[in-house]
Amino acid sequence: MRIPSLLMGFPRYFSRRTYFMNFVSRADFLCIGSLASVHHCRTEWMCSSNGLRRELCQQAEQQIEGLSDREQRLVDRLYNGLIQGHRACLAEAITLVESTQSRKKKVAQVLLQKVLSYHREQEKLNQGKPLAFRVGLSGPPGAGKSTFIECFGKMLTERKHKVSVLAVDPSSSTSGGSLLGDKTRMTELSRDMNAYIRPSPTSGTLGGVTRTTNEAILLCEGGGYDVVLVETVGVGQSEFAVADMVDMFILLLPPAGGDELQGIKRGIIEMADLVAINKADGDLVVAARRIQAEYISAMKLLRKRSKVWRPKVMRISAKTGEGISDMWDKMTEFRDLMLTSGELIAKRRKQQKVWMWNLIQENMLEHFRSHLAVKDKIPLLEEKVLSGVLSPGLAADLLLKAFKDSL
Ligand SMILES: Nc1nc2c(ncn2[C@@H]2O[C@H](COP(=O)(O)OP(=O)(O)OP(=O)(O)O)[C@@H](O)[C@H]2O)c(=O)[nH]1
Repeated sequence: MRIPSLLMGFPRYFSRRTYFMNFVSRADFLCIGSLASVHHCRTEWMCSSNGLRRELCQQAEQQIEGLSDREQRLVDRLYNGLIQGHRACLAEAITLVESTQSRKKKVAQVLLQKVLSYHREQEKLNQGKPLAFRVGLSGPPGAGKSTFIECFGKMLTERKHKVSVLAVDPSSSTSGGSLLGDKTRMTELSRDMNAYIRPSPTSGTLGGVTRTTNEAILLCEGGGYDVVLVETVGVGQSEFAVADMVDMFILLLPPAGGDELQGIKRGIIEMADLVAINKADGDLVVAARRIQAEYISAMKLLRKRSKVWRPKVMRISAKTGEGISDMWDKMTEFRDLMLTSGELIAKRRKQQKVWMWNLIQENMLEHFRSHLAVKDKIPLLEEKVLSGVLSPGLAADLLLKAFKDSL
């Protein structure tokens, strides 16, 4: 990669610049908030790959140079604390990426870049293998997710793993949040020094929450957590969002069928790499066996998603701990097979692309809504659509035209 001569002339910034350029040249994906913004999408980027890289370097540079000394000190403190495994720094870093304040968002992106770069170095030392196993966990309310995480997490920390648990719950902005609930539900794990539990952000859209969860995953990995569990607390689309950000997606079901599982969307079963029928203890063992058999037959009919893995259906009891160790064995088998076949890396790459487009979509929409050319027209046109005076298509065309004409 060619180093822009402009950047070579400033020794004061050289180490930071070199670091950034190294990072940019090796990055498969750059996660810079402002890069996703339309303002920065210049057409000449597409003309040549060298030009594009140079431009990206400069953009990345601008990000770091734009920070005040105080902000830079904050980034350094959080970064150093994070990679040394300080939980307080990890918590503060996640709060920073969750911030909606534009200044803090910028600081968060610089921190994230540093963590990403560290990450890549560590992965290189690890022969290109991912540092952490990202696991998604979903299931209807009452399936026993928190009881499972408590039991599973404790088993892993006893085996010297470091576990972090992140929750995705866009509904928590309206329902008051899962914060208290999670804290009281996983009492022992939350006291474990090798575990870190982060409740869902208490506000935000699904897009916003998944963005910060994706970033929180990277921060947890930078903090040395080798198993990152992402739990969906909300129902609906959040399960799909989680399946899109993890290596392995697990569906936890109670030993019940039909009506009781109506909250579970059909499509989500197709996303599962492993279905765990929980509560297979006491009087519920028979029901658990029956449900397991039903799912085994149903899942045989599903489209094959991997060349090396067929989804498994297991019986476990989060209460007694039975089957949890076997389940971990299956999970590591999955990870190893996916890794050696190259499917895991391909999946992660695909997820990065999805993530990039989600960010663009989100930023573009925000930009559109707040743009002077359309901002005032939106309520008026919405009202006309609601009252049936205008068709949604025509209203959308009018707004898009006003937006395009202003560019
Ligand atoms: N018998 C039995 N009960 C269990 C098991 N796991 C969880 N439970 C019970 O099921 C109930 C729900 O468990 P939670 O862990 O709170 O379930 P959850 O999926 O986190 O539920 P939400 O908080 O509603 O999302 C509790 O009363 C648990 O004690 C199990 O393995 N066996």
